[in-house]
Amino acid sequence: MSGEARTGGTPGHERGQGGRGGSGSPDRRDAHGRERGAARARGAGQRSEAAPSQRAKGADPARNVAFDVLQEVATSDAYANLVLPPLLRARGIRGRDAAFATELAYGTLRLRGRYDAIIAQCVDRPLDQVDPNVLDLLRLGAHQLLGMRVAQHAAVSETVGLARARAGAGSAQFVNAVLRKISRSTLEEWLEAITLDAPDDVTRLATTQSHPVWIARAMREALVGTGRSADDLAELLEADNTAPRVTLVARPGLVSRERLAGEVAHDVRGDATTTPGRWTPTALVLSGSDPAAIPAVRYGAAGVQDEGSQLVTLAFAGTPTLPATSDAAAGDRSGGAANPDERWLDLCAGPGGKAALLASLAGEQGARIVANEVAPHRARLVEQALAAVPADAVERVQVGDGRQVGVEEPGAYDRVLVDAPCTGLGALRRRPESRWRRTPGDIATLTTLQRELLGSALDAVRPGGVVGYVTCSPHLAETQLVVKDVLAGRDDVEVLDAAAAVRQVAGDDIPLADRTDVQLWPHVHGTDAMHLTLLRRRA
Ligand SMILES: C[S@@+](CC[C@H](N)C(=O)[O-])C[C@H]1O[C@@H](n2cnc3c(N)ncnc32)[C@H](O)[C@@H]1O
Repeated sequence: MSGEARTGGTPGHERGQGGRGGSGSPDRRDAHGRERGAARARGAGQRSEAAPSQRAKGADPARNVAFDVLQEVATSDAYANLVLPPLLRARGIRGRDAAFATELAYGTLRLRGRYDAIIAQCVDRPLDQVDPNVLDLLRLGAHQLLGMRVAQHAAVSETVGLARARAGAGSAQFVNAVLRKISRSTLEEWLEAITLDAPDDVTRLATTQSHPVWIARAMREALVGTGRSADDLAELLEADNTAPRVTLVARPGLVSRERLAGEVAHDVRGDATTTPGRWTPTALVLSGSDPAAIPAVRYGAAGVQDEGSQLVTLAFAGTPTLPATSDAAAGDRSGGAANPDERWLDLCAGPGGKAALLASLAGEQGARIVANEVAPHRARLVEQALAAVPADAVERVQVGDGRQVGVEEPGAYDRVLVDAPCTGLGALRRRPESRWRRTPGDIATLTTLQRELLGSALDAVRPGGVVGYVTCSPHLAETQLVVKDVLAGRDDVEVLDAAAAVRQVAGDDIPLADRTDVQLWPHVHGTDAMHLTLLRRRA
């Protein structure tokens, strides 16, 4: 049962059809929000008496695929960014239609909290009593109306058509009534309406910027705890709702950034462009092209990698080890003691982005890496990621629990990277659904594992060797508190200046707090919110 649309109680004033200012989806779309000329060829919008699955084929393909993604995410715990691309390929949806479907699916997932608060004001029952499929259809309609430049009548009628095809005539009527109600107010009016009763600023921002309140609170604490202002919160949450740019990594020694840019210019069809990354010599920002079309990406000399990930990896790899002698500990670093830097460990390597960058750097320096990963299928992805790296730069890819490495191979490595399993709260931009899946309960489980992995890494590195602790979460429990807890139990570790190491790579202009650890932010650096702590085993 899909529920009834509530009547009356519209926030703000009513507006006419053209009042939202959108001439609809951009110029090249017709009144139905479809690409001009293409709709008839695809038979979009036609209805038949066939079975629902057959009828669905007649609905707008882009909206259909977005609905399928939402269903997969809801019912199979799938990741939208893994589900959508193969669906688009399988259905031959390309170009602007693919971009439309992507924005519709990802935007709806990201802004679900905002839209649910709006929808809740338009129906006469709690949302958990609305049929989940119908709720997804309403969210898709709300995003077209309030988050995309789709003309009102197209947003409503196409979504109602989708509802008829996928959920039946009764649901379509309900969807029609609710979407018409939503369309009578602007986004600004709705944002005001849904926050009238907000008890505090964080709850208000969490609602308008579509984050669970506990995450908004954790972000605020992380901002303050890493030397930024609580006033950043609005900007940060807004940045989480903005799709990240596609950034490539040119793996050193395998392909130069210039060569990679040349490949995009010469080998990729269409209007692809590149610009150098802001902080690293390896990053290249790509627009207008599918990375898989680039030869260097296909053979593994380059990859897709957030620039924050590149930056922390380069800073870690560039931090010198010390000779393992007591002379060195006393400051005499020229005592002739051996200072090998040739055996590197990536303790949590899957799917292999950082391992591939590390291995390419290792290859240039005559070092080699061991890539460890607990999940066999992710270890296979690491092997694929390392495909283009010279064989002598990779000792092995192994499947194993990183917590055992310190016991099994004490002091065996010159440097160890712990890119710890974490909540991923720093990468909400690229994982549209993840904010709704995470719970505060995840923190306790993950921080126990993080402490054990970091302890193991410190045991596995030799005296004088370097350990990098990285998370793609800014949550203080996963970053500063893990490091503090682990260091409280040992006296053989010194904390290094990670900020200085990052500046060595990114230059002095990179805005960093006056701290030894580093926290990157989407709204400041344009990267995922990566954390880096650098440690050294006392020599
Ligand atoms: C944040 S991801 C690493 C990302 C990777 N460094 C990259 O850049 O592609 C964390 C990884 O740790 C793995 N992991 C989880 N528990 C582990 C354990 N006990 N030992 C080793 N790896 C573990 C997860 O399977 C996951 O692949």
